[in-house]
Amino acid sequence: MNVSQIKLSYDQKQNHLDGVTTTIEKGKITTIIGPNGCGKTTLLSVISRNNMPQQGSVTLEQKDIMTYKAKEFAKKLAIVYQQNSVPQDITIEKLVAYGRVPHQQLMKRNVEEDEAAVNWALSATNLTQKRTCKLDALSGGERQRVWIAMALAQKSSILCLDEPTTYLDIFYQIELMELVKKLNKEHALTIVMVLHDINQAIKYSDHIILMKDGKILCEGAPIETVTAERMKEVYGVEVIIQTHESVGTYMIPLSI
Ligand SMILES: Nc1ncnc2c1ncn2[C@@H]1O[C@H](COP(=O)(O)OP(=O)(O)OP(=O)(O)O)[C@@H](O)[C@H]1O
Repeated sequence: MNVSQIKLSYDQKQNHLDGVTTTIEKGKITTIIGPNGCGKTTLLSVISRNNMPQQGSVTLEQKDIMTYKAKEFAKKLAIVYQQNSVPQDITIEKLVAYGRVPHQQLMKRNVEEDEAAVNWALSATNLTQKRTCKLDALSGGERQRVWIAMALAQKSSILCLDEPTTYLDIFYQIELMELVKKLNKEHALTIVMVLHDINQAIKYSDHIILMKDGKILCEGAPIETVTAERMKEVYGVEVIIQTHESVGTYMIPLSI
């Protein structure tokens, strides 16, 4: 996916995305990081066609994403938002089955294919045992997996996640990041996500995009992108970055 010279302004005064150009590599985990309000979610919304930029383009498989029909695009890319609202009394399997809508035509439905996709999505997210439960009977971590399962049932090759670990305790955060890694490694999904936790970004990403004020400040492999100087410049925080042979590279925030 090629993102080229994107400019987007919500108010016609300030560019909330200001000339953003990058390439999202197929089969890799790309994470967008940066301070509050720098444009991370806006960039994700442009990539996922939920916001139309005033300038620039995004191409996928050599085609401008705006030229895809809605259902066609949904088969290529699925997005999980930070907050989702649905009636609580719907069963998990019914909810996940909504992910199949892009594959269904008015008079023609492949029931077996739909069932297989839902079963796969439930199993990949470890929700098979919970399929007949209602959403309100699930924990926060399980609910987040339901949204991912719904996106997986879409059977798209790109999965976008907006701050997937927000509101989760540390156990469910790790569980979710491990799920993301598994989906990437075992099912060859291209992942594009927004994270606030820099250590999670370092640990789980192939590629990090560091944003500031609507621009990409730098991007690359985690250890090349997350440096003490840049964390000071972007977040205004003094940090130490260390590498331990069994833990890998990690960051310790010290002071502001
Ligand atoms: N729908 C909107 N209408 C007007 N302004 C918006 C809208 N959405 C976002 N903005 C503004 O655009 C800027 C970028 O917002 P965005 O949500 O992309 O940032 P972010 O980096 O994801 O922030 P956060 O880390 O706080 O989620 C912010 O200044 C925000 O107030």
